[in-house]
Amino acid sequence: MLEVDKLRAGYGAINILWDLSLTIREGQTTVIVGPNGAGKTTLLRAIMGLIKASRGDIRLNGRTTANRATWDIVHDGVIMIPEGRLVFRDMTVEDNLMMGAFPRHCRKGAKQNLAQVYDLFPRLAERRHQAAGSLSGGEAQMVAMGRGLMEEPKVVLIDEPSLGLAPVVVDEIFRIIARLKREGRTIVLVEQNTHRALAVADHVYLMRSGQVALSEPASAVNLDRLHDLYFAAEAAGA
Ligand SMILES: Nc1ncnc2c1ncn2[C@@H]1O[C@H](COP(=O)(O)OP(=O)(O)OP(=O)(O)O)[C@@H](O)[C@H]1O
Repeated sequence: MLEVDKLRAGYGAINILWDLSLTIREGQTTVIVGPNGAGKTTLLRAIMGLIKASRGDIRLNGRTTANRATWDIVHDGVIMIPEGRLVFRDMTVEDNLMMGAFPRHCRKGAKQNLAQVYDLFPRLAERRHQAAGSLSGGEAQMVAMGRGLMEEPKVVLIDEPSLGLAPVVVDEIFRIIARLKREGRTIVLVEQNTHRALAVADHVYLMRSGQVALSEPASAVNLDRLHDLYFAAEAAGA
C-alpha cells in the first residue's frame, strides 16, 4: 500500500535517512522501533510530505507522493498522530476533534465520526467542553488520536503514543490501537515500548542511523535479539 524506496531525506544540509526502503502492507500493523535519533519521526514526516526526499521515492498505492502537498496526502487517506500530542490547548476537546474534520472530504461525515470517536474514547465525551490544555497526558493523547480518526484515514501513522504515560493509560492506548487493527486499518506505529508494540505488530522494522537494521515478520522476532540490536544501535549513537 505504501512503499518507501531508497529514500534519502533530512533537514536542509543535514541528511537523516540514508537510502531507506520499507513496505507497509494494507491492513497490517507495521511497528518501527529504534533508538533516539534513528530517524523514525523524520521518516513519518517524509511520508506525510512535510519534508521532501532528496533521492528515492515514496509511493502510495503505486503512485509517487513526491511533489504532492501534505493536504493531498491526507486526502488520499494517510494521517499522522504526532509525538507529544500537539493539541490546540486553548480550544475545547470537541473543537480539537472537529479540526480533524477540516479537510473538505471529511466534513460530510463529521457528526457520525465524532460519535464514533466518543464511542472509542468515552472519557473525551465526558470532557468535550473542557479546554484541551487542561487535560492529562493520556487524555491529550486520546484527543490527538481522535482528531486523526476524524480524518477518515486508511493509513494511520502513530508516533510514540505511550511516551511519558502511566502504564494504566498505556494499556488504554494500546487497547484502542488493537481495536483499530481489528477494524482493518493500516497502521504504522513508532514505539519505544517493544513489548507492547510487538503484541499488536504484524511486521517489525528496527531503524539505526537512518537505515533499516532489521526487517522481520512479528511472528519471527526474537525479543532478546531485537533488544541486543537496539542497544547496539543506541551505543553506536543511534
Ligand atoms: N527540524 C529539524 N532540524 C534539524 N535536525 C532535526 C530536526 N528534527 C530532527 N532533527 C534531527 O534528526 C535526527 C533524527 O530525529 P528523529 O526525531 O527523526 O529521530 P527519532 O528516531 O524519531 O528519535 P526519538 O525516538 O528521539 O523521537 C536527530 O539527530 C534530530 O536531532
